[in-house]
Amino acid sequence: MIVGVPKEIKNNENRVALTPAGADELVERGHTVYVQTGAGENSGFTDEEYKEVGAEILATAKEVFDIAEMIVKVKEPIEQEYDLIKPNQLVFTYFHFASSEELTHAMIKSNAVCLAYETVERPDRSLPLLIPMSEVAGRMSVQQGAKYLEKPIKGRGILLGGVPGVKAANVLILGGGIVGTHAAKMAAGLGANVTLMDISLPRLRQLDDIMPANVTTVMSSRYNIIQEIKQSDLIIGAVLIPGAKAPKLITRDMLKYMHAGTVMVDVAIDQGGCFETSRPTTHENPTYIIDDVVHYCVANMPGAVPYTSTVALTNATLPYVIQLANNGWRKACKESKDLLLGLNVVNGKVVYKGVAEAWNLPYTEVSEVLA
Ligand SMILES: NC(=O)C1=CN([C@@H]2O[C@H](COP(=O)(O)OP(=O)(O)OC[C@H]3O[C@@H](n4cnc5c(N)ncnc54)[C@H](O)[C@@H]3O)[C@@H](O)[C@H]2O)C=CC1
Ligand SMILES: CC(=O)C(=O)O
Ligand SMILES: [Mg+2]
Repeated sequence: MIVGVPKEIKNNENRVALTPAGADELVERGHTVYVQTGAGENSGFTDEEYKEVGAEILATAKEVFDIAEMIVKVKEPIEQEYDLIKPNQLVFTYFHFASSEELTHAMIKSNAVCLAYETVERPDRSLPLLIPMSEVAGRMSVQQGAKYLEKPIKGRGILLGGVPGVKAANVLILGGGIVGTHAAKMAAGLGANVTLMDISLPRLRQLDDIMPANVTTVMSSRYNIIQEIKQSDLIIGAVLIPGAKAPKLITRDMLKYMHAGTVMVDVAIDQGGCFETSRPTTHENPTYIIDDVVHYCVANMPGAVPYTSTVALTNATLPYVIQLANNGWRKACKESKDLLLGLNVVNGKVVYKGVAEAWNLPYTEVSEVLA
């Protein structure tokens, strides 16, 4: 198969979808790999390194999209890329359709095959292509939160761990999945008082077992959230209903309960955000303030630490990229239930229920497009 890797163009998106090691694995199996010049540069990979393993370098994104049967990307296509995508082309990347009606319609119109990293799912219901980036974003959310709590950038002016004789900060984490677990470990390690909320009691039991003593687990409910936010310094939004819009757990009217300078990091922003007042921001301009509460809502947090994120992401995606390249998407999806669940929009049809529901669009059973 002809595989194309364009350079990412989202704001401060420094990751690349395939490393030279990944290109090597594909070439070794007889596939042709085209990489846009400079695509790996910000992750530390030169054009020369791709060439050494037999990949070919192309000058522009258009050339890559024109020639490739499968495009492997990191972030969802953005407007300049919509028209580059061809009918029947397989596009394997994060899409997060439930957070963008415009993207959903653009991909329906493209007639391409959109296989979304974030909904590829293992039989145990884990999300293998989201996990590595959730690990990164979870850890980063505490770093970012700590930074924006500083007074000169409008935070409360509190150190997460306090110092001897002074209380540590209170950190509230909504959602005890991958992002939430990694955020809790980091915040606890810095010495903060951490409250971790989830709606799953089995999950809370498990977390209670593995977390250090300065992490308390609490059932997530509107009432409990209101009690907590009155004393929170940093709030991290980390909930997920796979493929669907995130539930709004903190509404606009709840901001009045918070201290001025509280920081809210909405990691779930890529699924629309779990705070009513969240709107996507960029690494260039990551925060804004509403009612004295600092909001950080960057939708591609891992893009800022590409040396870690590119390798973590491609470790997880490569086995699936190989299956798709070896077998084509239809056969690969028939043989792998994991990949089948990644199909979101195929040849103009929405085949993922959460996406159809998010935008009130007709839903087509995925079996219909596999035939
Ligand atoms: N902004 C960014 O750069 C990035 C964003 N993400 C996003 O972070 C979000 C979380 O991802 P993961 O941790 O991997 O998901 P996960 O599926 O591992 O965890 C989500 C957790 O939320 C819980 N939950 C659902 N509804 C809840 C509620 N009402 N209250 C409390 N908990 C609730 C679930 O029980 C589950 O434990 C996703 O939207 C993901 O796309 C992930 C990586 C990067
Ligand atoms: C998960 C995601 O949206 C990201 O890594 O950018
Ligand atoms: Mg207030």
